This record gives sequence, C-alpha cells and structure tokens, in this order.
Amino acid sequence: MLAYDRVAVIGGGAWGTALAAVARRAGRDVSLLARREDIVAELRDEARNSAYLPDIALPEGIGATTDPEEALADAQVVLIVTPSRSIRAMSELAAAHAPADAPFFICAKGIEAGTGLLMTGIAADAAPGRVLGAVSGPTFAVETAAEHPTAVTIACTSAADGATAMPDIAAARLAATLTTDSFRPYVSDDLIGVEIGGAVKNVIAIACGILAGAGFGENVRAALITRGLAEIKELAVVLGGRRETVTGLSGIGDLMLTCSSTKSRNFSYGAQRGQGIAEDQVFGGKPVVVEGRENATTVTDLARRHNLHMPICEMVRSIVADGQPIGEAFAAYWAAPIEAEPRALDISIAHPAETEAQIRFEELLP
Ligand SMILES: NC(=O)c1ccc[n+]([C@@H]2O[C@H](COP(=O)([O-])OP(=O)(O)OC[C@H]3O[C@@H](n4cnc5c(N)ncnc54)[C@H](O)[C@@H]3O)[C@@H](O)[C@H]2O)c1
Ligand SMILES: O=P(O)(O)OC[C@H](O)CO
Repeated sequence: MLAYDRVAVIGGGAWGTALAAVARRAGRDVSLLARREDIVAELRDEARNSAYLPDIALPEGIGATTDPEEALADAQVVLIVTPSRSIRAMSELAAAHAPADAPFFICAKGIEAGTGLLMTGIAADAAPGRVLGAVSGPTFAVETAAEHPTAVTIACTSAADGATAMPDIAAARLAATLTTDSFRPYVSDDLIGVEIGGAVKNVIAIACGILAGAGFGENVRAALITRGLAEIKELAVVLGGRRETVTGLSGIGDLMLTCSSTKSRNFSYGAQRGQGIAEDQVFGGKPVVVEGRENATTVTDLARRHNLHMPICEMVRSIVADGQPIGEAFAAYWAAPIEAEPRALDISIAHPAETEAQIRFEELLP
C-alpha cells in the first residue's frame, strides 16, 4: 500500500499540530497552514507550538506557513483540522490550492448549523468531485503529540457517492502514511457512522461533565455513556450508517474518553457549568473550542428532522442553548417514561412522579 509522501495540514491548533507531528515522525514531508505568524515562526525555528501544545517537543522539519499556495500546491493528501464551523471555508480554500487528485480528510467533529451536513458533506458541497474522508476516534491532541499510544479510525466515502478515484484505497493509504510506533490507524468505509460518533459524543460529554460538576457521582455518568451510545447508534442508523460502527474507536472509544476526562474541553465545559459557573465565565472567559455546545443544537435539529428523539442531547440543548436551569433540565430527562432497553421491546410506562417538577434536583445542586 502506497503511503502519501507529501501531507498538507490546515490548522495550527492543538489537533492540527499533533497530526502534523505524527506525519512528520512517520517520515513524510509536511506543510502546515496556520493563521498566526507567531505559530509559524515557533514551529519552524523551535519545533514547538507553545500556544496550543505547551511543553511538547515536536519533530523538526514541519514546514509551517501562512500562505495557502505554499502549503497546499504540492500536497498528495490534505488534512483539514480546524473547528467544525470553519470547515466549509477551509474546504473551499483547499480546493482552490491543492491538486485536484489530492483527497481531503476532515478531522473536525461536528454537524453544520442550518444544513445538518456532516463534515464530509460540507466538503462535498465546497469541493465537488473530491475524494473525501474523516479521521476520528479517542484522541487528546496533547497525548498524541507527546507520542503516547493513540488509535484512530480513518474512514472514506464509497464509490457510490460519485468520487473520482478509488476512495477505499485513500483511507488505507492515509493509514499507511500516518502509522508510527505510537500512532495506529484503523480503516472504515462507514463514513456516516464514524462522523456521527465524533459529533454526538461531544454533546454527551457535556452532559457527563455537568452532572460530574454538580456532584451527582459516577452511576449517572455510566448511565449517560450507555444511553448516549444508544442515541449515537440510532442517529447513525437513521442516516444510513451501520450500528456496529458505534462499537468502534469513533463510537464507544471516543465517547468513553471524552466523557471521563478533564482533558476534554467538552467535559470540562460541562463540569464548570455544573459547578455553577456562568456561561460567559467558563474557562475564565477565554475562547475555547467546545464543539458540543453548538452541536447540541445541530445534532438535535438533525434528529428532529428524522423524527428521532435524543433525550440526552435534548437535555444539553435545553441547558446550553435555551438557558434552562440544570436541575430542571435533568429532572425533565429523568422523568421520561420508563422504557425497554433496547428500545426494540415496545414498552413505555409513565414515570411514577406525576410531573418532572416533582423530581427536585435543584436541592442537590451546588
Ligand atoms: N484537540 C484535540 O484533542 C482534538 C482531537 C480530535 C479532534 N479534534 C477536533 O479538531 C477540530 C479542531 O480542534 P483543535 O483542538 O485543533 O482546536 P484548537 O482551538 O486547538 O485549534 C483550532 C485551529 O483552527 C484555527 N481556526 C479557528 N477558527 C478558524 C476559522 N474560522 N478559519 C480558519 N481557521 C480557524 C485556529 O487558528 C487554530 O489554529 C475540532 O473539531 C475538534 O473537535 C480535536
Ligand atoms: O477536548 P475535546 O472535548 O474537544 O475532545 C478532544 C477529542 O475529540 C477527544 O477524542
């Protein structure tokens, strides 16, 4: 299997830099497109990115630049690693500068507001005819960059989507390109299942963080992870993904990681909200990428469009987008009719509390 020799990375943040480091350590020519001159200079001169990955020594030779033409003109493959809300613009930028046969792999996790498109759906709109894929899975950038063992899923479009080359090969080629002693990719052809896992787990992680911050203990976290996985599976299947994909790295793997660690920005955001910190004071008021905050709305909009109820994601939406008090939102979630697990068994029994207001979690909150 032929690896790509020349890899372009768009995004000089934590995950873009970590993936550039992986590719460089795997022996590839790497060009990284960043927005900030100071980041470019530090990467080039000191092999560091202290703004996003403090204290981590990166490999020498990452060719950082702020010039899209310089970064992309010779690329054999492009990794797009900016926040989900910028993927449309970044795909257009990449299409304007990268060779036509270079596949794009989107490494952001989310769903587009308004359109309900997955990240590769946005890229398909912005860069028609391009071979497209996604890189997802349980990956804290800081660990990957420090060469701690990391496994990912690389997924690619199927030929039926109108791709121009042999797309299944592109995912395998990228896997060969990025494999190192510490970085182990797996390959999937279920792009929908993989991308839904990445987008929804951030919303579930906010729910877990909120309840951890509020001091509700470990039982409820395990419950939310389990029921959250069911929400991921149902949305993936309704959109045409495969149910077994949720048992993979981009499903349960990423869900477990993100729902159980303060290294996660989504979990930490939730934890701070659960501790009673106001929305505008979270992370000390600094702008931090918390994909699940916006995706609570985009995920539930998409589910509603398909007549699918995602109760945990709806609870998070009601807190972060609609401003509902946490105790009230959790009580509403908890008072849902008792149902079978799995849902295939048709049982629905009214909750013994007559109204959700009778379940008083406010008294337990900090
Ligand atoms: N950090 C991780 O551990 C990690 C791991 C896997 C996936 N991801 C995903 O990768 C994506 C990027 O996350 P990150 O952690 O690298 O974020 P980050 O905040 O560390 O970096 C974001 C980068 O994107 C750039 N950027 C921000 N807005 C932009 C815009 N509108 N146009 C162009 N560039 C823009 C910033 O300048 C910065 O270089 C997210 O979707 C995230 O979910 C992150
Ligand atoms: O820090 P988070 O919450 O954005 O999570 C980072 C990665 O997506 C974990 O796989």
